Amino acid sequence: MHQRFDPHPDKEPNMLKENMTVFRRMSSYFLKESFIYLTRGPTIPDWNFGYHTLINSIKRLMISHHYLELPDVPAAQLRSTTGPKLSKHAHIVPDTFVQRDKVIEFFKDKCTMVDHAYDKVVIDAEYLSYKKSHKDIVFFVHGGGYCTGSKEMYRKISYLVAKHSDSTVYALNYRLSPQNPFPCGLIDCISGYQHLIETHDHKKVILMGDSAGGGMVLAMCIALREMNLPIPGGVYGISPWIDLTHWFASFRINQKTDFLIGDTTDPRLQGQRHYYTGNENLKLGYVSPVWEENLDNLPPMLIQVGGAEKLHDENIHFSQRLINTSDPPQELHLQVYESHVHVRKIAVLGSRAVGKSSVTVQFVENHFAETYYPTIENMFTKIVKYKGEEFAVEIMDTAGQDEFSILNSKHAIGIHGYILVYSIASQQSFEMCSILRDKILNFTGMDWVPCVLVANKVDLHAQRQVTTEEGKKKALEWNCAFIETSAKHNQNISRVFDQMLAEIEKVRGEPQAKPSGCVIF
Ligand SMILES: Nc1nc2c(ncn2[C@@H]2O[C@H](COP(=O)(O)OP(=O)(O)OP(=O)(O)O)[C@@H](O)[C@H]2O)c(=O)[nH]1
Repeated sequence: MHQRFDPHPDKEPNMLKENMTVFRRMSSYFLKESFIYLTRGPTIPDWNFGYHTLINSIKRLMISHHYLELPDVPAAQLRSTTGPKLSKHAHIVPDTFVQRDKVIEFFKDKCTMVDHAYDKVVIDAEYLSYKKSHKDIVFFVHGGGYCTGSKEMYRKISYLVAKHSDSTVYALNYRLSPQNPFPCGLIDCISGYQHLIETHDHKKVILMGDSAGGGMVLAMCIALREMNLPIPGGVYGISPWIDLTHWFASFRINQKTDFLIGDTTDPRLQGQRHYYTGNENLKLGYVSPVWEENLDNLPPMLIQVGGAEKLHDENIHFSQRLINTSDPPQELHLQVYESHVHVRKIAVLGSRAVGKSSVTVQFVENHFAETYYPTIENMFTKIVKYKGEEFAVEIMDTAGQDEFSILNSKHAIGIHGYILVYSIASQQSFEMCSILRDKILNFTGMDWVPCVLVANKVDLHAQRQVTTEEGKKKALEWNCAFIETSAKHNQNISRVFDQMLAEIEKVRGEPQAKPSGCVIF
């Protein structure tokens, strides 16, 4: 006998009572946020009253749930067992399936398996269509940070997807964490897909998901490819959560504008990703697709993300990597709904003691220190206005490199631009810049990256070993900007960062050579 998967293992929640609690809370948050809007204005200038109060009220609600103790989490999962009322034209056909052994076997060698991953459970699934059923199927995977949500809760969305895409939506209740951590949910989704393609042409199936559901469908594609199973006809990710390490800058910088929680500096807010899995799995492609090394042979994709979202950068980076793989998707559409603050992440690299920290500190904090303290690694943030647009610039000041140091992946992944610094008083530090640039190109697989070559310590005239012409010539060869600076005398320091933004914006302005069919908006 197989065990049936019950989304409410302990007790069926009283939905009316739960909904009333949420309604009461939301009303009080709404009033508070209306007051804030009227007295202090919106969080960012282009948000209107409705958007400001909605986003911030949701954020308050999510924070209140996040501070719950672990045993209270299931009760707060907001699972609706009945689902919203649908139009009389909507048809729901229930279905069930049992997990497949092959999927469990596959994950056994790939990650740390929790006991529940071996459970053979019966999963509830359903087909939802508008008026009549179709051959085209959208396999919809709901979001909710892998620990909340259900197909019932998302029925209204499934219904709209079915209606507007003229297809049938297939949805299932995959197991949720913390009771059933990774890879339980992924095993359920892949088994659900296998179950689906027993009766449907896999090329007619589109995987679709929002947030964690978006991350799940991309993780599914990677696993399906590894398992040599038929790949779906396409993938549609709405703000997919594809980096559970929270590495990318927008995760911190867009804290103010996004209701998603999980601030890396606050251990109490780390919960969601750790409900799903432990640190040892966070960088697996099946958990964080953005860290997957092999992105070849994935299906055509549409990815949508907002400019003020925490998940913005990981999706930009993922898309950039996708188009640079040896076998990119036939089509890739990245749609960014720009908002206000733009994030640019910059790495400052160069030999030891050339003045990387001094240039950065002079720019961010407006002072200069004569004493030399070798840097391990430092992060600085500053809001910079460039051509009328505001940019949150995140600057990574790195430890001095030599030709034997290995380029850290952190200095190449998710970086928008590089400042390569040498000292005019050191020929060796000038040569080091070429070595570093080669390493960056190698690591990123690009033949050009936004770069500014900085000749620092120009106040040390008497000790000059590298001429201005040599620096200019190198920059011309690399098609990048070149500036001579003195961090000591604050000479040309802000120009370095202006030039860096200009180089980064070049990428936005000029279309790069891309495989046919790839479009970046
Ligand atoms: N004369 C002069 N000295 C500078 C200038 N910039 C930095 N220095 C000095 O050079 C030394 C090294 O500066 P840092 O900024 O720590 O150099 P760094 O490249 O960050 O060093 P690491 O982190 O060890 O790689 C310090 O003693 C600074 O005071 C400059 O423009 N002119």
